[in-house]
Amino acid sequence: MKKNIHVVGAVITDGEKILCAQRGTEKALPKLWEFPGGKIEENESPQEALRREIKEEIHCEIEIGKQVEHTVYEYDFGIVHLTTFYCKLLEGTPVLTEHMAIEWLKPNELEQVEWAPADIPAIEKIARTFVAQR
Ligand SMILES: Nc1nc2c([nH]c(=O)n2[C@H]2C[C@H](O)[C@@H](COP(=O)(O)OP(=O)(O)OP(=O)(O)O)O2)c(=O)[nH]1
Repeated sequence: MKKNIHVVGAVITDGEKILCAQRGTEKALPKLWEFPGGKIEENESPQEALRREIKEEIHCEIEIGKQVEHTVYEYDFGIVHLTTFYCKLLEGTPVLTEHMAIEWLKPNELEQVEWAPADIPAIEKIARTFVAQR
């Protein structure tokens, strides 16, 4: 049976822009785009996991807001349960550690990069939400 992998992702916004990250070539899902974040460890809440991962990965402190989306996607290596949250930066400037690129994209640019499949529902929702706010 495939393993269940519980993952959190931060949709960090600054005005109209959204922080997006490209996975490295050595990893599963090479070069695909995702939201910074990672696996929830035992005894951690999703928010605690997200705060820890963001500190480790991009060296920033965040404020975590509303949930964007929850998606379950079956990859060949396991079943990813991805929960994304809108976040704001409280402290720090994002730096590259694990990713091959990080970029602030506008809502209409989100669909121009190739996302990890589990992220597609969140991307569609974010794009719709930003258009509706205009
Ligand atoms: N952080 C993050 N992971 C995502 C997203 N979408 C998605 O399918 N994933 C997958 C990729 C990974 O299999 C898993 C996240 O775990 P991770 O970031 O700790 O795993 P990883 O593959 O980079 O590293 P490893 O520790 O397994 O070697 O969830 C997303 O938007 N953000």
